[in-house]
Amino acid sequence: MNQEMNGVEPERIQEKIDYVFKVVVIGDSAVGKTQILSRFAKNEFCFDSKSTIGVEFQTRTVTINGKLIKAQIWDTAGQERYRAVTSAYYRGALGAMLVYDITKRQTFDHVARWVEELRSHADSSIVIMLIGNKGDLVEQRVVQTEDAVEFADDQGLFFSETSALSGENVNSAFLKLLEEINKVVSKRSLECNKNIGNNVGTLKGSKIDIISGAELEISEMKKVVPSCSC
Ligand SMILES: Nc1nc2c(ncn2[C@@H]2O[C@H](COP(=O)(O)OP(=O)(O)OP(=O)(O)O)[C@@H](O)[C@H]2O)c(=O)[nH]1
Repeated sequence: MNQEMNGVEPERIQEKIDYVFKVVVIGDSAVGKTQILSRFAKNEFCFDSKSTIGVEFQTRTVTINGKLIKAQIWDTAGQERYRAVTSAYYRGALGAMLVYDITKRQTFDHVARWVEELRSHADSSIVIMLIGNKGDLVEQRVVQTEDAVEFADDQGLFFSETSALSGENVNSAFLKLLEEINKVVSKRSLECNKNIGNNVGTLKGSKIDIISGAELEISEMKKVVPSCSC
């Protein structure tokens, strides 16, 4: 159950949601993308999880800086042949969790390629969190934290090490990502408000819901400013 709903009744939540943020989870196959998402969305871990086929998403609603935010988190297979992608998957994404496995060097070596894919398909302001998962497998670690920190600094990514199995840092990593997205969106909203106020008198002062681009959510929003590219 969503712990951060702060006592809002479930049936009232939808109409109270301020923003829907689309987040994508990417990274090589078997690094733990699906399990990280399940841990965050449902606080669950499944020991016999199968490789993802196609695209799935889960949601969780949290409060960030007084705003009720629905995180809509998309998961797809890391394996090339199962990937249903790429432009559609990234369209409207405001954040990305880029996951590697601290016990598999190759999954870290491929991170640069995933960053490139993000840079070429996603919005340029997308917030990226690099995640070293399976932190519980201490004895099998082959990717050192310092190497990942250096890479993240170089590329302007946020970074965290998690364990979907124990749950360590999973919440905090997602919340940090959502907080950073909220900063970007709030800034953009202010700029748009200013421009809209200047250009369209009737919209001046009205509340703006910046939508993630996920078509599923559009009917649920009261007011939509389709793509705020100002
Ligand atoms: N020890 C440990 N195992 C994990 C952790 N996270 C995931 N796993 C295991 O790693 C395997 C792959 O996990 P998934 O979540 O299915 O990986 P994925 O990245 O979604 O894989 P694809 O769908 O193929 O892209 C499963 O056997 C999980 O049980 C973790 O934090 N610790």
